[in-house]
Amino acid sequence: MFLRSALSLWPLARNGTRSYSSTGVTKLVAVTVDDQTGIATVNLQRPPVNSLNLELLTELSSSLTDLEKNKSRGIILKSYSDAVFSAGIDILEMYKCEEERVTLFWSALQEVWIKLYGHFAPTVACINGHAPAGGCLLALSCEYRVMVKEKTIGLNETKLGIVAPQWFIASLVNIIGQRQSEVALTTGKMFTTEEALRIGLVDEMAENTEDAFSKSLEFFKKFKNISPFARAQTKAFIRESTIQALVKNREKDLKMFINEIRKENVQKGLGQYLESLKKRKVS
Ligand SMILES: CCCC/C=C/CC(=O)SCCNC(=O)CCNC(=O)[C@H](O)C(C)(C)COP(=O)(O)OP(=O)(O)OC[C@H]1O[C@@H](n2cnc3c(N)ncnc32)[C@H](O)[C@@H]1OP(=O)(O)O
Repeated sequence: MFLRSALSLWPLARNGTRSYSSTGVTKLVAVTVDDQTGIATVNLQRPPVNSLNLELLTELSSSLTDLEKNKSRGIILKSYSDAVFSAGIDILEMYKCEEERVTLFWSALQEVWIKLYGHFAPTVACINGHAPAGGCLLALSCEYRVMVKEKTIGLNETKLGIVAPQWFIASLVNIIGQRQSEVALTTGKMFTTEEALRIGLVDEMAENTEDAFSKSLEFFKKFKNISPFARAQTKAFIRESTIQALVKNREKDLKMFINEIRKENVQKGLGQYLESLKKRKVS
């Protein structure tokens, strides 16, 4: 009953689902909530590659707040595109950037991670495309990962000459362990879906987006006979120390990020990386 009345706050979209956008207009993040199950699909839709800029992160952050307020039964995070889940941070947010903007940008990324990593309801990343760096971070923040075959995922920061922050690292270590993380991070390894499945970086492999989505839905059935409160509180206890490590150090983390990206060699590297992306194509 409570869920029904909470969900009645969502504007009706089409039969059985409710659509929501924080601004009233569907933009970079589209949320639909299934009326029967209460499960929300959060679709990232910033063409061409869902790179994470300030605007996308701000929308995602406010969508997560709304889902928390509306007591969603669960979240499936996916991409509008079958090619790329998210290309990670938009390099243009780090390359030749203004201090004011970069401060807002990094704070928004911190906020999204804190909200998604700590979301009370079950969360699934339906990884229906490549997920490098910040894209991988979003997937790592969820509780369960279903990934379409023949895609790639990983924290490749060292390949760009940058150092992944502690909370990126902790998100990976908590899933694949210290040894595997050290090797992956120091080499900037991008795993194929098959490799990621083998080391537990993803939980299931899917044939295509539709298959990944239906496997994502299956995950929620695991909690059919579990008290939502007991589930949520257990998740909070398990994740608390990882979240608090950032919450208590947000300012310091922001300063470290700004110092890191301002370095001359980092700016040069980012410029070259942008150029190389323009020349290269991955299918
Ligand atoms: C203390 C510092 C910590 C900072 C932490 C940083 C974490 C990060 O997230 S850094 C970003 C790392 N991201 C990457 O390395 C991914 C780079 N992109 C790719 O590998 C590929 O684009 C892809 C595999 C995701 C998709 O390949 P596909 O062939 O489908 O598309 P492309 O032709 O490569 O790209 C289309 C278009 O988009 C531009 N682009 C791609 N990624 C980014 C990006 N991260 N930021 C900005 N722009 C990006 C690419 O240049 C193409 O642009 P044009 O169409 O203009 O050529």
